[in-house]
Amino acid sequence: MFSLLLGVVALIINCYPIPFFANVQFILGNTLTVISSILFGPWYALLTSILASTGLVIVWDSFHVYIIFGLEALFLGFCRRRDIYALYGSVIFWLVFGMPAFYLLGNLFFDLPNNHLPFVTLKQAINSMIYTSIASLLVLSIPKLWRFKGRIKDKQRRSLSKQVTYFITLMITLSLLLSALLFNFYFLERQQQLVKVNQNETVRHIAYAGETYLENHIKVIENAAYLFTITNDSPTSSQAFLSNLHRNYPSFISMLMTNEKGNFIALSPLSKFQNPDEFKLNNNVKDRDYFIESFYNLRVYVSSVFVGRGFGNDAIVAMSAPYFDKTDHTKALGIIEGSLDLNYFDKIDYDFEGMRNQSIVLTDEKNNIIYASNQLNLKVMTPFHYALYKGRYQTTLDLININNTDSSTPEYIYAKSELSNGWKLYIVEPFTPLLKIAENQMLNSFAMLLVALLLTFYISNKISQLLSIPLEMIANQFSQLAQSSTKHQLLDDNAPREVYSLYETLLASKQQLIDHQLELENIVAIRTEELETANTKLKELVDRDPLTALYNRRYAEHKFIETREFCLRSEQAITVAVVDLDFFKAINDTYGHLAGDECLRQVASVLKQHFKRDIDIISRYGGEEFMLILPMSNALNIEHHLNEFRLKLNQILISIPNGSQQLTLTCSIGAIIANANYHHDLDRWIKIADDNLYQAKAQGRNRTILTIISPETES
Ligand SMILES: Nc1nc2c(ncn2[C@@H]2O[C@H](COP(=O)(O)OP(=O)(O)OP(=O)(O)O)[C@@H](O)[C@H]2O)c(=O)[nH]1
Repeated sequence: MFSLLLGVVALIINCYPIPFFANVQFILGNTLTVISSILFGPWYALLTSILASTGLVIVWDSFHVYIIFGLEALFLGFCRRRDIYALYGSVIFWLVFGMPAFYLLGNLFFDLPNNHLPFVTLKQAINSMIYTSIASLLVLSIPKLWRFKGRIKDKQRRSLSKQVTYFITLMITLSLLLSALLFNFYFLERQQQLVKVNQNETVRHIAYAGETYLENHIKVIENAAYLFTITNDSPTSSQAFLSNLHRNYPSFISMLMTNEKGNFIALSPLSKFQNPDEFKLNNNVKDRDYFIESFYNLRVYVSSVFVGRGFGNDAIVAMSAPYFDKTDHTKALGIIEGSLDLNYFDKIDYDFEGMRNQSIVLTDEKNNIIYASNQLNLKVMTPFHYALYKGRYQTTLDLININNTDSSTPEYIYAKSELSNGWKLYIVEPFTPLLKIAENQMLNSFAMLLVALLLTFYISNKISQLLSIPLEMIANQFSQLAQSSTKHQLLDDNAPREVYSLYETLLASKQQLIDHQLELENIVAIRTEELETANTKLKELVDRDPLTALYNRRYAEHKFIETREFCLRSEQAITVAVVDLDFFKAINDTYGHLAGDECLRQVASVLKQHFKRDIDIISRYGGEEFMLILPMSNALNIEHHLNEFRLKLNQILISIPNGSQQLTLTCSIGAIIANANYHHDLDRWIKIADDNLYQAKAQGRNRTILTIISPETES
């Protein structure tokens, strides 16, 4: 939808191309086609381009624009999809496809001189650079455009270096192109002004020279008639007078004098006549305009231009004046006539023709050509046909076509002046050389521009690297959090101050970060250690009985599995014994619970002293009951060992807390010794030990009853 809108605006803009010089125009509507290709890719760009080209078709009336600009839009759109910047895409397009295609189409369809076509083609490429640069700059500088919904996203994030290079290249391209165009425009304006001034001066000078030439010669005839009037002695002196006069004024092709009847009395040059006397007798001019006008109307007469008879095919004018009786200046006696050679203009023409490439056309009051420079190939005394040029070429000069009045290409620049006698003088010079100057001028400046652009690209790339390389190095270095090596090796002196200060700041932050990290690691290590200690303590607390600090029943049961596994491997025997204090209730009742507790602690202490192997598991089984798990026991002496404990306990005197009495304790022990493979379930072992304990109690207490389970018994 947006590309459609862009297309409509482009159509309107393209209806008004910017005139530059001659048939060179610049179009800006295609800027929107490029924007469409950058934002939405090839197909939308094609849509915009079709609309934009329609604007051009309206103005230029040539349908080829659909092909050229359509292809351009597609190409730029596909470049966009491959992350190629529009300006680079445009340069590639015009070099590879655009210019050859434009030239080909131009050759086939354009109404242009062939030698002008390369220039128009190049102009089109330059035009494209301009609108592509404008479009790219617009997209870059109007955030609303590059945030446009649905626009094509870059496939890869572009590097800073590429972005900066492109931005600078764009700006320089645009400013160079515009300044080159402006420079050329003003240069051409000046050039046209010079041509105009020069032509106007020339036409004025030649018109003045022509008028003077005519007036001088009229004066010559007038003066000669007067002189002859006052000096006329005899009819025979007239020939000498005329020959003398003609010698002094050779611009007259021929001169003659007549009497009152129109008969010749003198002729010049006599060399032209084989028999002058006979000619004089046989010829008469009384019917000629110049005789009638001068003799009868008594005035100086200048004829229209005509081609002289008998004196070649040159255009001439006849100038005549009457001469009078010496004593009566109202009585005409005859006329003096001179036929003025108009080839005089040829001499003037010759003087400046080589220098200025200018030609002259002189017409009489009836628009017949009196004189035309040779290179124009125009016939003297034929009507001067020409058409004022009203075609499309943009120029401040006045243009005419002489050879092909219907051509859309102008032929000549001209200036015109009218002489006082109604003659018209035209100065014409071909238009093509001026066009050539314009072309050369533009070609030269664009060649320079191309060099400047390449340099710009190179320099902007270097400039952007000045920023991007150190930044990239910094990024690389800081990507690893390890302690940095030496900062001075990383950035050289060319790195910009801002980047260097950023680097130093980052370096300081990184150091702080590392210090902080070390500090944290230390704290964590300490905390972990404390936690581990606390954990161990907690575990101890969980596994132990708080009163006696012996293992508790849960721990003993759990440890039994592990112990049994171990003994299984070496086929060792395990003793499980339950130790129960005798008449403990009575102690509690008699001496109090604190005394009972003290007794329990003392029992635990004796147990630990007596069963002192690391592998022995001594636990408080409940109340005043203790359970012993004694791995790797020997069936031969375990009963003795248990009894030893029983006797040792009995020998201990336990002091009552806060009391002066001391008491002794006895205990009963029920036990079982069996090979580890006897049973995996501890309860089975305890059951037998408990049964034995029960019997020991029943048999009077303070004794040990042991069951030895041998492999035979088991089976
Ligand atoms: N002070 C103290 N007494 C306890 C503790 N645990 C259990 N007892 C007491 O131990 C006594 C055990 O009594 P009985 O089971 O009757 O056994 P006995 O009095 O020792 O008699 P026999 O075992 O038959 O010799 C009970 O009165 C319990 O209250 C303890 O942690 N501290």
